[in-house]
Amino acid sequence: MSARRTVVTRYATPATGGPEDPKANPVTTRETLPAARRVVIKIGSSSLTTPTGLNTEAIDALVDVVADLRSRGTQVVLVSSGAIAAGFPQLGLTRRPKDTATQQAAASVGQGSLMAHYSQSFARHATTVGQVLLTAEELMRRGQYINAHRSLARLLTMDVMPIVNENDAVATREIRFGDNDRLAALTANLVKADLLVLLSDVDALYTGHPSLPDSRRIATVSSDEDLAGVDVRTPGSAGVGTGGMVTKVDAAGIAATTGIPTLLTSAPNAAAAFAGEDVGTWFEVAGRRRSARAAWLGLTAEVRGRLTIDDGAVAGAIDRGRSLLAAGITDVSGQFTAGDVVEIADQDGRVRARGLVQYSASQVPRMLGRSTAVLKEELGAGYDGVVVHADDWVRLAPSHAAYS
Ligand SMILES: Nc1ncnc2c1ncn2[C@@H]1O[C@H](COP(=O)(O)OP(=O)(O)O)[C@@H](O)[C@H]1O
Ligand SMILES: N[C@@H](CCC(=O)OP(=O)(O)O)C(=O)O
Repeated sequence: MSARRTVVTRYATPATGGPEDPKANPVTTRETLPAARRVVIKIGSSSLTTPTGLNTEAIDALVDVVADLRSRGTQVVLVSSGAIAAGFPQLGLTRRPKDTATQQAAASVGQGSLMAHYSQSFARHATTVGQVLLTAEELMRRGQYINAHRSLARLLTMDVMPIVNENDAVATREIRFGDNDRLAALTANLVKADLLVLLSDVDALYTGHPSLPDSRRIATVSSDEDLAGVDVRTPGSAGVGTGGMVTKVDAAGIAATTGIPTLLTSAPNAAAAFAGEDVGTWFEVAGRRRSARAAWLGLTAEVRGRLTIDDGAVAGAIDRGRSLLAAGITDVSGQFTAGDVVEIADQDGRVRARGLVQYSASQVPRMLGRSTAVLKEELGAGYDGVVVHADDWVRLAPSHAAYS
């Protein structure tokens, strides 16, 4: 496993939800976890497979826990890894192959076996399963994001059990999520879940690798300080998982910024976790629940360009939540059309916000530094609008160092 980390951006826009808000998340502590109305559960390859293929006993045990939750009225979306590892034995492989094409082949073989077993296992509970394979691209473009949302929402209203994975058979290195922990966090936001549960082969986050004698379980993570000095970089499960602990901590960070708490524990602990027992690691939310659109803009959207703004625009627009006018823009780069997402940077190059731009990359350069009145006079009525409307941008705070 590489020591790569996902950059987690925090953003600050008017949030929805709060203690007095009916849309507020009922899950605020480990004890309130049984109140979750909608949960995204992610399970890793190491918990679902053995060197000889699928671990059908483990899958059945997970399915029983999910079925129990569903029978109590909790909606569940399962994000299941395991396609690539499940394909190994059938292709004569013992470790995750390095090249993309062989991984794609393994996933193509393994995803079918995985779903076949889920289908059979959920049938014991008279439950129909639906497969949803996503690529990063799908969640980056607004239209496709809404499509994915619509599909999952429909499955849930039809009482089908959605099982999500990355579309590994076609995803290339450039357009991959790369790890299902992040996919699970983004899915939790996509379906507005109350809770994200990450099930791994380890029962909690530890202060160091769990095999080390002085490593201690971390019961709760309330802020970045709780992660200072925590070593998450030592690789995990022999060649099957991809993320390790780094991506789990990052995923919990993403969920936290969208107002969704995360519980990290092992698959055998799942039932105890859903009963609100003191197992695993509980990651508290970093703020109030955000609108899904704001979270999409801040975390998922594909950025097509950059607008650099002067200090007056930082103070007048970004700091005060106002629309961005051409007069405050000093530079523009990238290839974008009206409606694309651009980042908004200050004179020091710090990205301060992300928003939907109202003009294309060929139009904005002609507008730079000009007042609305001058734009209207020189370029015509179509050029007197705001460049990024106040409703269409989210503020970003500096990336947080979630771990050492
Ligand atoms: N600080 C830590 N606390 C717990 N586990 C850690 C830590 N650092 C590294 N790990 C490793 O991360 C592994 C979990 O990651 P991974 O094998 O990718 O799981 P999954 O397949 O569930 O995604 C653990 O089994 C453990 O070996
Ligand atoms: N999508 C891939 C799994 C990627 C992944 O993140 O694996 P893991 O670290 O085991 O959760 C698969 O199904 O094999």
